[in-house]
Amino acid sequence: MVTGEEMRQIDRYAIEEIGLKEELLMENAGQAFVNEITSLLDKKTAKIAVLIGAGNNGGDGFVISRSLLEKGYHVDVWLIPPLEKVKGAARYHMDVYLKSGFGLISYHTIANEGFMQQLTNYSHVIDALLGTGFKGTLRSPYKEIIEQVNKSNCSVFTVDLPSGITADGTDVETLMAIKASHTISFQCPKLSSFIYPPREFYGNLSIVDIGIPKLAVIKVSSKRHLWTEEDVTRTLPVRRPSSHKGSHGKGLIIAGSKSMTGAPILTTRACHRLGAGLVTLATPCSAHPAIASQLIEATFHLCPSKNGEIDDLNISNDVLEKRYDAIAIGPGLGRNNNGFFIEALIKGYHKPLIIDADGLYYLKYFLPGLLVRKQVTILTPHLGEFAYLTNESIKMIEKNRFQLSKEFAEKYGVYLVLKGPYTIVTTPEGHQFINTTGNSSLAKGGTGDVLTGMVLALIMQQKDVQMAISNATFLHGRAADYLTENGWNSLSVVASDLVNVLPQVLDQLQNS
Ligand SMILES: NC(=O)C1=CN([C@@H]2O[C@H](COP(=O)(O)OP(=O)(O)OC[C@H]3O[C@@H](n4cnc5c(N)ncnc54)[C@H](OP(=O)(O)O)[C@@H]3O)[C@@H](O)[C@H]2O)[C@@H](O)CC1
Ligand SMILES: Nc1ncnc2c1ncn2[C@@H]1O[C@H](COP(=O)(O)OP(=O)(O)O)[C@@H](O)[C@H]1O
Ligand SMILES: [K+]
Repeated sequence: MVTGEEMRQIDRYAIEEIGLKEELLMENAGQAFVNEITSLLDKKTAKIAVLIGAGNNGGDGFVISRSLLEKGYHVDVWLIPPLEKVKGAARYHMDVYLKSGFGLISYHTIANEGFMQQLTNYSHVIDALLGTGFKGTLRSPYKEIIEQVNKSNCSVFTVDLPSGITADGTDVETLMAIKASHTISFQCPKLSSFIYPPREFYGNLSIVDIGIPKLAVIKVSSKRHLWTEEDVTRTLPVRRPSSHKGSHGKGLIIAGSKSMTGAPILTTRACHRLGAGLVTLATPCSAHPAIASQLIEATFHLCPSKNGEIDDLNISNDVLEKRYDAIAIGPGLGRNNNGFFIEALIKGYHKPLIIDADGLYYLKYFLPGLLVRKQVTILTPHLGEFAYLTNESIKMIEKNRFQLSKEFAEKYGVYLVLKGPYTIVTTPEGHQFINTTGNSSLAKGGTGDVLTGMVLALIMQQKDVQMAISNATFLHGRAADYLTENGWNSLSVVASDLVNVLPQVLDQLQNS
């Protein structure tokens, strides 16, 4: 997953160091694009306008136009800049296109009025206006053209990325871009396809291979990766026939309060459902009766209660360490007490620690403790919690999710799970793994509590912490996808549904 600059470096390496010709990569890009879209076009009825800009994105547009015309599609090619502005590999492909006997309409000579009139004749637009070279805000005439296309009824296929969107997803506030129904991106997904609101302009996204050697991508290692289904099936823990409950982890969940009894239930159930051997819930004694009636499999550690919340854990770090392999703290904890026990855990519990929800609220006061902590720490904030932890605005975080979460994880030496659509898991070394499962049915109270239980379950069952977290995040989103694909309306999915369908989701994965 790359920024615009990283993509340029990859292209440059492939061209200058490996010796692939730019014209060849452009030919591959155009042909790969055509292969991807022809099944979506009816040759008899589709009337296609290819809009071509001055750069290499426009060059791809010439290859696409030539290929579609050779195959017998109805295509009009609109060259937006004056002919002489087209240079380099794009020029080469423009010449090949023209010498193949095909013509073009010069927007430059017809101007916007003519373009507007003709746009109504087309069923499809192929947007080869601007690609990774776009910067700043849209200039004339691209701005007017894009406005017209967005107002039209045409389906838009975009080349590499929607014109008007930067590859890095910056300039979110001034966003004005072509609204695509499909985007076909070349070789590597661009960062902005995983950031909202730019993602909304992409429509359906496909990534196609254009023949850039893997070495070029490795050389420009971006430290950002998608965590795919293949990764999950390759790395999910397998239960040995000889195993016993102790082999699958003894976990402690510190959660719940008198006014939030659901959160600890969801976390504990999710932890059990994902294979944890033994799960104990530490909860205030005032909330215990309501919670215990809903949890048959768990054991309990009752804590003194103040204001309906845990006042003290009433157990030493030594004992915690002997009894439990990992701890998750936070769901439904409340914010009325002082949270000092979180500081004690950060400093004195020398095993993996997950901090979520209200635990993160308290953590803000104890952040320096993370700088000295040597053991695995996992934080699972949503955007609002991360904004609170970093003193940034939510807008700022949204715009710079990748950069800010990387800085934070590296600074404090933690695994940071920045939740939301396309949850990012960042390791203390700054490697980022992006989750693509899940949908807006998850935007509902309690779903984060489920994730925390799932993360706890998997970090106790597999050694590699990033894999465990990414797998939990993938399965959590997949549970939501399973529900909406199997008859649940996305409005009515609730957090406990996710826990209930985990067996089917796991089954589907293990038998795929
Ligand atoms: N390199 C390779 O090997 C391969 C690259 N490939 C393809 O190349 C694409 C990248 O091509 P690229 O770098 O030429 O840039 P591109 O996006 O076409 O735009 C440049 C033009 O946009 C203009 N422009 C900029 N900002 C603007 C604004 N705000 N408003 C208006 N105009 C603006 C800018 O004008 P200027 O600022 O220079 O005056 C210039 O004319 C990439 O996305 C992929 O599709 C594939 O073929 C595979 C092989
Ligand atoms: N629109 C969305 N698309 C995909 N996943 C989402 C979306 N909205 C929320 N989620 C996921 O749902 C979960 C919500 O967590 P959180 O906000 O902590 O909920 P809560 O604290 O109420 O349990 C996270 O895992 C997040 O990634
Ligand atoms: K484009």
